[in-house]
Amino acid sequence: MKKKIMIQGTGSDVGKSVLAAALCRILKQDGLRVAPFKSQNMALNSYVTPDGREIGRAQGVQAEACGMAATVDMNPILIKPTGSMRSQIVVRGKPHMDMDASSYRDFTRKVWPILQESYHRLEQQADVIVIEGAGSPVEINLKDREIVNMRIARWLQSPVLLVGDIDRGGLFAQVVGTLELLEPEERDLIAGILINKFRGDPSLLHSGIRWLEERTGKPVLGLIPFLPDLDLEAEDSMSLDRRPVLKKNERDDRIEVAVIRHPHLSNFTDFDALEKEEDVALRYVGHPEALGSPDVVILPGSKNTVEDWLHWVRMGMAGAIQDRARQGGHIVGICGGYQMMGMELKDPLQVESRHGQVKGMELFPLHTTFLPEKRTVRVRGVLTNWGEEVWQSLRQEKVEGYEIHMGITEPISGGKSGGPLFRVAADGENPRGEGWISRDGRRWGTYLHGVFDNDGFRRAWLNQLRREKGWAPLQPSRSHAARREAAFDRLADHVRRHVDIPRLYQILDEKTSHTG
Ligand SMILES: NC(=O)CC[C@H](N)C(=O)O
Repeated sequence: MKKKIMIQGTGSDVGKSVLAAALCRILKQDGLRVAPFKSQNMALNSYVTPDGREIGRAQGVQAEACGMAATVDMNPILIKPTGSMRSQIVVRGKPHMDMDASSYRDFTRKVWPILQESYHRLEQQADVIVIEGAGSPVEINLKDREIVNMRIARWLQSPVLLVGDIDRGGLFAQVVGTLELLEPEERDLIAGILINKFRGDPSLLHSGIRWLEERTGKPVLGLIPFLPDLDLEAEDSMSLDRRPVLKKNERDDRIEVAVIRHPHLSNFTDFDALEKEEDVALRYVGHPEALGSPDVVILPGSKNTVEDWLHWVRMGMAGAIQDRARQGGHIVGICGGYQMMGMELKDPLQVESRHGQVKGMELFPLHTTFLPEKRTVRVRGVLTNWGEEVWQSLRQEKVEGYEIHMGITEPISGGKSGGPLFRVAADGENPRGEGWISRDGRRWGTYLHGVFDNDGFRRAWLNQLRREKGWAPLQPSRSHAARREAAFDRLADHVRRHVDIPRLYQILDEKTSHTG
């Protein structure tokens, strides 16, 4: 058996994914081949692997930390909540079926061999596997059907690091309570405790740490200070709430961007690169009163386009955005948001919602039909001739992105005003028109997630907005990819400074030799 270490938490959002990414990068820096694994992820932020499979965003990011191409084995089961207690279950990167929570219980029995197979395949490619758990391992009511925490640790006899979040308070109770509720064999697998997101003076915590070690018999292997401004996406939308609203060193010439916060918002990581630009002031907006008069309104992706759109119609947000469009504001739609911008949303088979047909925002002469087949693919492309005509200064810009959707968007026959924005293709496909752009270039939409991660495209588009406002263009900032690499290294340095890494290596060695 290969070496492995598992990270479990006392609850959600204690920092498991980020710490797993940190360990991935540390082990890679030390010359090991590392791979991440999380048997089951529940998230609406997903990632498309180079071979066109959908996995949780966090494992995609961890694979990057490992310097490895992401594969579906890193996260074989992905649960995407679609609303009203139902979820789309993605198995090995493709949608398997929609399910409610009670049928999922039986399903977990069936998928166990799939998880095992994926893990074994990963082992062939790596020296160490960094495994992540989910939520808390002691949700007593769910324990008999869980397949992501102690069930995995027991199967692999993997050492586990238990992470607690001291920032929200109650750390001692979280850790002691979690250990208390574990079965003795499970407790034996806990090799140490990590205290995460610490913001205070460490000297004040010494007595607490000693107490915790005595009380639990487990070593505290790290007290990790809160790391501000980490340029890496966390896993779930909970962390959107904690985003800092203002940037340091604010400039006056900033383009105001409002991202509409759909109830089923998916892939909000699409806007990270944009948010980091020094001339962008980006905020997430959940109420029409908070919309204001931004330069750009972005409608992001949604797991449930129709329900989210109807929500905005009811709330008055749809009208507020249409007003912005009439006043000449820029309106941009990504994936589900792009679908909303068309004339109609049709769901004859009720793939996403109970509504057969709904009117859209009517900004584009397009209609979208939701079909059972999901497209998950990475594509590359350029602007169409029409796109270049509208956006002359973006000529020759190349774009790359990934598509994750069930909907198919087509022009309405006889419709005019605007035309396809990009010509894209996946490997081995013929290029096709994709997305839409209006004649004045102020309204555009695309299926491409990650479109703003394209450094040249992002800067050229922003510069065009700057020109409109009479501001001088800016030079491209550091590339998104370089920024991410630097962020992984910064994270790894931080964790090395505050976690007993030599002890961690001992744990990896001991536990491996014991279990053979
Ligand atoms: N990623 C998305 O925004 C998906 C949009 C829509 N729910 C679809 O599947 O077509």
